[in-house]
Amino acid sequence: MASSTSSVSHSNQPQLTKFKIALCQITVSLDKKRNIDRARLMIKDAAKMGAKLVVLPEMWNCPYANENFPIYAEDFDNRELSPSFMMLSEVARSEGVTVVGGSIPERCGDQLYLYNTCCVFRTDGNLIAKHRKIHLFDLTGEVCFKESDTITAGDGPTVVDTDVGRIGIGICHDLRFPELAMLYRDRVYASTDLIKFLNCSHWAVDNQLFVATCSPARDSSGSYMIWGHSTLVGPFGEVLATSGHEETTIIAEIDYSMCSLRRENLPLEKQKRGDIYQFIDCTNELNSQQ
Ligand SMILES: O=C(O)CCC(=O)C(=O)O
Repeated sequence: MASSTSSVSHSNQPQLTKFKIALCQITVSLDKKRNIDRARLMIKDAAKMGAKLVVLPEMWNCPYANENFPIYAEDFDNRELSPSFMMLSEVARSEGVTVVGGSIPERCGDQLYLYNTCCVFRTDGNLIAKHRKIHLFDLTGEVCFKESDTITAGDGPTVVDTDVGRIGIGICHDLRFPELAMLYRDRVYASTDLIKFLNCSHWAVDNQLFVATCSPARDSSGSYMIWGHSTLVGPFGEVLATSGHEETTIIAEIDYSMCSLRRENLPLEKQKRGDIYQFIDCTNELNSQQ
């Protein structure tokens, strides 16, 4: 798939409206092969437990650090040299599950650019969407980190139609921005994550949708503390499932009829006042009244 951004693909399968989702909170080590083997096993186990949609975390094949990204990066156009990509495609097909493949560093052909990229695979193993992290994590203060030192930002949101419905994709810092959640309103919002924060509940309740966030297991030895606590939130802001910080797989149920019910009971789309959400400068009017 050439494009880095919005992608909608149509499957021939009837879409499921009630299904199990798995959030694989994997421990990421320095050993890339071990990470790939571990992710494969966790996806297979999740499928055995009945999951139809499996989500992996941000940078699951590579400890999250600028110096690692170029070393662990893969070129998806050169599949023999892309073991993480190939594993995800194979396991999606062998297990018949939709895989939101977390993210891995992507090297783009001969170019020097690296992206933080999430690949989505259909149940036949085909790649159906590729989301490149839009909002890079540049942070100063007590903790300093500059993702933009090595990673280039993607240039658009990603929405993909799968056997388990329409999914909007975000990668970690993407989740801070409400504009994305609003765009993904008619969908499940799946975010691969390093840090779980309250936004997922806000976006779920504000937009009446399911928000799933998947983090790696905590690693306090790394330069940047990973938080864990992968979570699924329902359209009423209810936490449907969450984890601690250790390696684990969360299995929970998504039922789209809950979105319809919430939207029927509380029709925010109809109630919102798009006509008035702007400041009007009344200075002249007030001055003339004095
Ligand atoms: O936005 C945050 O608080 C965390 C973001 C982050 O860790 C990331 O984007 O990798």
